[in-house]
Amino acid sequence: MAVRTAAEKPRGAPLSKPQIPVVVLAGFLGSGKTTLLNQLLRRNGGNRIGVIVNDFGSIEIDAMTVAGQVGSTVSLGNGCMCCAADASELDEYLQTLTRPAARIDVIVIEASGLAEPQELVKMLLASDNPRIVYGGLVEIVDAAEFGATRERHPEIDRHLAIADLVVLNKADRVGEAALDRLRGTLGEIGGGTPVITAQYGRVDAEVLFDPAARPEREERVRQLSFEDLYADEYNEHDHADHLHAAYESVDFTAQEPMNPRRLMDFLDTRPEGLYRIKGFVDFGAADPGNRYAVHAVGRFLRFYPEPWPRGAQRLTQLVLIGSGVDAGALRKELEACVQNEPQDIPDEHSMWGVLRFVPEEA
Ligand SMILES: Nc1nc2c(ncn2[C@@H]2O[C@H](COP(=O)(O)OP(=O)(O)OP(=O)(O)O)[C@@H](O)[C@H]2O)c(=O)[nH]1
Repeated sequence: MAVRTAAEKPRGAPLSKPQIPVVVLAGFLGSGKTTLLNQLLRRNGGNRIGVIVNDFGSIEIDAMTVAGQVGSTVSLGNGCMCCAADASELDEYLQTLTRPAARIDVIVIEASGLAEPQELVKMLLASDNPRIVYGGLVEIVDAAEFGATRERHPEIDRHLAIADLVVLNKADRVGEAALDRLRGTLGEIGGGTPVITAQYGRVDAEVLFDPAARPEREERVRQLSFEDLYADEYNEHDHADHLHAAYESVDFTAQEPMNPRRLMDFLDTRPEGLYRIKGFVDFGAADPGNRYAVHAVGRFLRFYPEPWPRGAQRLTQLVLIGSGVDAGALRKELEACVQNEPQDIPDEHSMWGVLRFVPEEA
């Protein structure tokens, strides 16, 4: 059995703003939301995950070794917290989970099977909690039941159309040909929303959020954890290559500044299947004082300007994560955004496109 070390953890460029992504898990009754959530809690990439359950009782608290309970929140043995909420209490729970003392890295909301996910998303986007950032709407679909569910609940098309990522779960219950057809149908309904195929909700946590950014204390000299054991057992017996085939991660670094207009053209027409973008952008002379942290999930895009740290190398570093994306083509498109001709020198309006995506408080 191989023991993984912190050094082997997947790389990422964590945003410097201490904002906590809030991911919404939605899907019809029995599609596998709780299974996926339990899976994320077990293979959490070192993150402390705060969980908000939209309908009390749906989470298998028994299965997760409850360690202690404080008020309406529950501390779980593996460093997760969980609380039950109805929609009106959402802000209050977000407040609780985003207190610095809770040290939560990611919040996952499991929407009840019948919830209208767009209402939750609207509430999140409208929240004035400065510590959170929208982390995407993940719609889970039962591969075996999709046809029947769609007949009974045509509104599923609406849910799929606004999802940022679709997880086609229960892939073990249908054949390859049926899976292909389903992917096609889901792609059409979602207008190019990335679709990841899964069994028992096994989705690599890195697709949904960054690996934990606190290596010092907890990762450097740590004992083999339950998560490591579980991951190794899973790798040996379940052929984790299924997981890794489900998405592609592309790293991009540029030494020269990016042209703001061309980068915005790229982002405005970002290819189907691209689910997340994170990292830092150097716009050179267009804003010499700041680098721009970028965070995109699905159609949601934000830039956060911040002064260059003293001594930092002026680089653009991006990580793009998607399903069915062409890594080579993405890299080429990004390379074409690099400012390398004298006529590229940005004019005074060139940053307008970028500034549309800077939140007011940034
Ligand atoms: N065969 C198979 N069964 C699965 C898979 N994923 C989940 N299940 C089973 O499907 C059932 C429903 O899964 P849940 O995770 O409870 O689904 P849910 O969406 O949370 O359900 P509600 O809370 O009722 O909305 C459970 O018995 C799971 O074990 C899968 O990929 N394949």
